Amino acid sequence: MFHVNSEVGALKQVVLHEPGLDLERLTPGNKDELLFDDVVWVSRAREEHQAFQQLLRDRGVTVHLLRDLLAETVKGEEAVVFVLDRILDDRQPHLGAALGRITERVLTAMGPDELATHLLGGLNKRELVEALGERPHGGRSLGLDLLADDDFILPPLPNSLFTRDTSCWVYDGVSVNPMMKAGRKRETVNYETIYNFHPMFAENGGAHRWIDGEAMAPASIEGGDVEVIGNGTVVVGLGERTTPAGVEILARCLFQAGSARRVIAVELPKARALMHLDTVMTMVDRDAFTLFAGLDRRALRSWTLTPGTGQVPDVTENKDFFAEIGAALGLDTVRVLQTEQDSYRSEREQWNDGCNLLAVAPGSVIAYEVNENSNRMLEENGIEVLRIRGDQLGRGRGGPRCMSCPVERDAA
Ligand SMILES: NC(=O)NCCC[C@H](N)C(=O)O
Repeated sequence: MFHVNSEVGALKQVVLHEPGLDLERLTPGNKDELLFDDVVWVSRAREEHQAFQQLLRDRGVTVHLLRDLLAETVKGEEAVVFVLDRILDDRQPHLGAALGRITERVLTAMGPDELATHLLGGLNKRELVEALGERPHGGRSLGLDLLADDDFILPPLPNSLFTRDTSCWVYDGVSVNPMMKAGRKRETVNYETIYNFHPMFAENGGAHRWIDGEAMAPASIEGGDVEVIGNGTVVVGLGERTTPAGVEILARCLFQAGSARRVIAVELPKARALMHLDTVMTMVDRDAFTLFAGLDRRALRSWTLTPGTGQVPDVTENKDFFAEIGAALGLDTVRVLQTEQDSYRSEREQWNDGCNLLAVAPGSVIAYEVNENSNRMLEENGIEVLRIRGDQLGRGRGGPRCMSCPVERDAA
């Protein structure tokens, strides 16, 4: 049932995360570590997100919310044991075995909704102590004694907003991604739990698991770097977040199953503003891609991986990245849409996710309204642009593509 056969074919089902407790705990003091550029006006962010959800529903897309999926998943005891086992690792420096066991007792006693909220939004000492109440909790813990009331036992996961990155569907399987940055690693466990135990996925026996979460670390791969362009081809960005090992593992699994024939890896500058491939390039039509004007399309280094013999894919360096994409798609030419604008404007619009577009159908994309120039350029090239507000949502440096994990999409 679940499959993603392209970047631009009709979008049928998607996983999104509506801002919640996770974003309410973002402060000037923790925002850098948590990969945000500013704190967020959460109620407005929620409104912006609800408008995004509604636009998708109006276009016939079924929207699944991450918190609901997680709450439904942790109704099952096995799922609770699985997730707590992984997040309450006694070796975590601030935790230790004693606090780990106390936290386990508190979280196990919660109902599924409350547990899902804290798995996403984190848990601080005050909440733990309140939940313990008068109940005996099996002695003192060094970890607990050393924490201040507002210190986190489980830090919040505000980047859960960017559902694209932590798991991504590639043809007939899903990659549950080991993440590069410490502030996002626990997100992976939430997805492993959902994909292992939620009835909607667990009963979907046919889907492959290309990459199986943290077990693959320290190799890392993030969904913002993975674009399923169709015709048995996947394009992967190699930049700040995705490593050569991550690309090779994904390619090997796809080739072994016969689900893809070719993976094109493209080198990206290692910079925060360009952290994923989809911050500089997204597919907007069967033959068209946007590309950040600050990148020279001819200078992009890329390699094509094809099935080799044994475990190791064959790797060939390409002369021209977009020519290789065109050949893979069976097209004579590929349209590379770059905004003609001065460098100030192009950098400002890229920073605000002007290249980060979510296609709902070929030639029809969702974009942040703030990127006036980029959006106008797309329309001049025949692309329908469905504008959403993202003043608050964009503060974590992610746009409509980053905020969506398609689980069902047709071929283009
Ligand atoms: N695909 C994307 O580019 N996702 C945006 C991720 C932003 C998030 N604050 C991060 O740094 O990981």
